[in-house]
Order: sequence, then structure tokens, then C-alpha cells
Amino acid sequence: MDQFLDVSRFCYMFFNIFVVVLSLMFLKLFLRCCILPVRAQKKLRENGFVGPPPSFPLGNLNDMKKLKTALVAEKSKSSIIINHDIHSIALPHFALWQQQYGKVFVYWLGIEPFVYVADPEFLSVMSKGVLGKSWGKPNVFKKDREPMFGTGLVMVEGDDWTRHRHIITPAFSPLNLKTMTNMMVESTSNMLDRWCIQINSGNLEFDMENEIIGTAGEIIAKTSFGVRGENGTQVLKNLRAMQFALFNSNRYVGVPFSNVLAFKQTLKAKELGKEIDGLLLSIINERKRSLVVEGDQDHHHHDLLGMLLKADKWKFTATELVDECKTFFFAGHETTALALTWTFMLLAIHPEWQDTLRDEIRQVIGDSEIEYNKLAGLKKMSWVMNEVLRLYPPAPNAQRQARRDIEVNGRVIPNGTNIWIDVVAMHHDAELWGDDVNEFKPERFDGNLHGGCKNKMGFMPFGFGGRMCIGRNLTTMEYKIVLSLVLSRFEISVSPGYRHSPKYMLSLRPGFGLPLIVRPL
Ligand code: HEM
Repeated sequence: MDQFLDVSRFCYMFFNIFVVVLSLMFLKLFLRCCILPVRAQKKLRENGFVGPPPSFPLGNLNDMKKLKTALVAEKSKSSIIINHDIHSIALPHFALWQQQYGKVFVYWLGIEPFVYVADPEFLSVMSKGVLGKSWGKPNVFKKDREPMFGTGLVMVEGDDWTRHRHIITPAFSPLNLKTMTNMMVESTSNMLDRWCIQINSGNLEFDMENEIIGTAGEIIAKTSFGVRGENGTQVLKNLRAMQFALFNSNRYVGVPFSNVLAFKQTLKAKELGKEIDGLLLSIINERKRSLVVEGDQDHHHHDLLGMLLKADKWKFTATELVDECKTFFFAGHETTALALTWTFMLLAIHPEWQDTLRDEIRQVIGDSEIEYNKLAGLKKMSWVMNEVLRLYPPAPNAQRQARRDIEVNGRVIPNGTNIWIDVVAMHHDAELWGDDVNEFKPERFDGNLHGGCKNKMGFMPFGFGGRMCIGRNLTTMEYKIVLSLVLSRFEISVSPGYRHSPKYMLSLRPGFGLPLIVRPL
């Protein structure tokens, strides 16, 4: 009998604990999904931040989807015409809301509030001096992109960010970049030799986006962690597959339990992430061993990983090194490839600029091998690069999250609020650039780093402040090498099959690829 009483008392206690835990979980969920968003909305409204009304639990995600579908259907009728006024094509919801609410307004991804900013003045005030340190990266994206970036430089914050940036910066020094010239020339030459074989077989049409993405992927994997042998190829394959798994279909970022909705994708990305980490770890351990054996005599690994290992005396843990390798790949490969892809589209419709650049390449490089030191002399090519990054920025937005209440121009942005900086909108704003804002005019950058933009924060293809892109010199180098090699051997024109439809898919890319006609000179 006593035993029975003990068991029933235990069950009763267990049941009570279970009910309390369940209630606490429910309370937490209720607080996170209902109370906090309502309070944030009230506070934002009190501070003058208004925008399209959100609904629970999707926020404005449905409106975004509907506007995108409707406006894209309308615009696609004229997609044969190449129009650089792309804001309303790529980001129709923002273009419409901007007309209704101005250049700073609030919208919602699920239960996450985002202050939209397309006003460089607002941006410069919010990122000035100590205020700049009060911003982090949105937690909602950190979670979503964890398999890609882990705790790499793109995502870390505070003292950790200072330490990572301090260790990594020297790896991108001109002296180190110089040693990567041959890797870039080699991968590009291989691509061009393949083009020759295809052209000789009578097929002059290439999907330039595919071609360049493949080569840029190879280059970044070589320059980041030395893609060699089977391990390297497998890492490259898995990295691409992971990106595809994470971003191929619509994800409900900010919506409670969105991971459950995209369960299969999330699981696949996690599995691939684990496999990539294992492969990278074996590459890193192998390098460490060879460094111990060869010491500073290791001349074989002129890549970022090799440089970090040599310079760093292993201040990074192995996990941190793995995350940095992944970060270099994801932050650097598609962005550079898209800068080149859009350049080929613009040069294909502006043959006069192909000729101008060819003349410059002849003068600066001549018939000799490409040397790093000569690249700075390709000045007009720098104007073209800037103009392409202005019209078609591969990183079309930047995001931040307030780590405390932050006052900007007398308005408080509550702690936890996310910021969405619309780079495309600022790069296409006639009030900042003038009436020719949507024309391809590389000469606007002649002697002017900001292309004549009325506010220098209005031109930010590589971000802003202390978190400005660490890879921008590497990108410029790769851009100039690839473009010089291509233009020295080929002329390009647009294929009749090209449909102009810039699409926002994390980066800004051609919606239907970039078919171009390539002819040997
Ligand atoms: C055209 C090419 C590129 C573009 C348009 C680009 C754009 C950007 C932008 C806009 C940011 C700032 C993001 C933010 O503020 O949240 C950034 C940061 C970063 N980029 Fe790039 N990037 C390019 C190439 C590269 C390359 C080649 C690498 C590396 C190999 C790289 C590595 C990084 C890293 C690690 C960060 C984070 C820096 C930090 O937070 O301290 N990027 N990039």
C-alpha cells in the first residue's frame, strides 16, 4: 500500500513539474511571438517609424510575395529591352513601400521588425562614432546562415570581431595577394581554352553566368584554402550544394518554427555543413603538419589559409579556421562572379567600352604575362567595375540589429530592432546621382571615388564603416585579371535569347542566366 502511495505521489509530482514546464514554455512562446512584437511595434510607431501593416505570423512576407509576383509579371513583358532602372524589378515591394512611406520605414519578416533604410544621411548618423559599435548582425540571419558562415568574420561581433579582423587583415595585404596572381591566371586560362574548343565546334553561345561562377568558385577555393586533390574538389561540390539547399526555395525567415517548415532543407544543409567541416579540418590539420615539418620554407600554399596559419601562430582554433575558410568562400565567390557577370552583360551592349578597355590593356599590360603590380594601372577598368557595382550591386543590401536602444536624429530605434539597408535603392536614386542615374557611364568615376554621388554613403557596394568588405582588393585583382584575359582574346555580344530580369536571391543575379555570343578576336 505504502509503495503504491509512493508511486502515485511521484507520478503526481512528475505531472505537476510537466505542467509547470509546459506552461513556462508556452508563456515564453507567447511572450516571444505576441507580447514582444506588439511592444516593439508600439515603440517604433511612437518614434515615427511606420510602414505597411503586418499580420501574424508572417508579418509582411505575404505582401512581399504578392507584389513580387504581380509586378514581375507586368515587367517581364518588356524584358527584351535592357533597362537599368532595376529597383522596381528586383525589389518591387520596397519600391512601392518607398513611394508610400519614404526612404525610412518599418516592415516585418514574420515577428521580426526591420527598419528599412534607403537614406544615406540616416545611415551616416546611425553608424557614426560610438553609435557604430551598438549594432550587431541580426540574430535571425545568424541562425539561418549558421552552416555557411558559422562564427566566421561575417557573423562575429564585439571583441571577437576585433580579434578576427585583426588576425585576418594582413592575409589580404598586397604582398600576399600578389602571390595569388598565378592561381587566378591559371583558372581563367583553363576556362578560355574550354571556350576555344566549344567555339571551334561551331557553338558561339555561352551562359556567361555559369561559366564565371564555376571559375570564380575554383579561384576562391584555391585562394582561400588551396583546393587540391580529391578533398578540395569534394569541399567545393559540397559548399555549392549547401548554398543550394539553403537558398533555392522560399524560406520563411523570422516566422516562428520556420525551421520546421523547411525541415528537409535545414537538415540537408546541416548534414552537408558537417561533412564540409570534416573535409576542411583534414586540410587544415595536413597544413599544420606540413608547416611544422617545412617551417617557413613552405612555398606551396600561397592561399589565405596558409597565410593565416603562418602569420597567426595558430591564434585561431581549428573550428574558427574552418569557419573562416567557409566564410571566404561564401562571401567571396558569388559576389565576385556576379560583378564579372554583370560586367559582361554591360560590355556586350556597350562595345565601345570593350574597345576602350582593350586599348588600356594593350597599353598597360601589352603582350607580357599579367603582373600584379601592373593591375593598378588599369584605371578605366576600375571605373567600369565601380559603375557595374553601382548599377548591379552583387551584395544588394546590408543588415544590422540594434544591441541597445539607439537614438538617430531624435528617434529611438528599440533594442533588438533589425535594420535593412537597401543598397540597390540608394545606387538608383536620382536625387543622389542626377537624371542620368540609370545610364551606364563609367566616366562618372574618373577622379571621383564616389562617382559624383551627393552623399558618399550613397555608394556602398562593399558595405560601410569598420565592417567594410575585407576582400575588396582580392576581388578587384581577380576582376581585372579575368577581364583582361577575356577581352584580350574575345569580343562579346548579347545573344537574342537574353531576357533582362535582375532577380534578388540573397545576391542580385540574372533571372534567366546570361547567354552571350563569344567570338575570337
Ligand atoms: C564584388 C565582390 C564583393 C562584394 C560586392 C562584397 C560585398 C561585401 C559587403 C557589402 C560586405 C559588408 C557586409 C555587411 O556590412 O554586413 C562584405 C563583407 C565581407 N566580405 Fe565581401 N564582397 C565581395 C568580395 C569578397 C571577397 C572576395 C571576400 C573574401 C575572399 C569577401 C569577404 C568578406 C568578409 C569576410 C566580410 C565581412 C567583413 C567584416 O564583417 O568584418 N568579400 N562584403
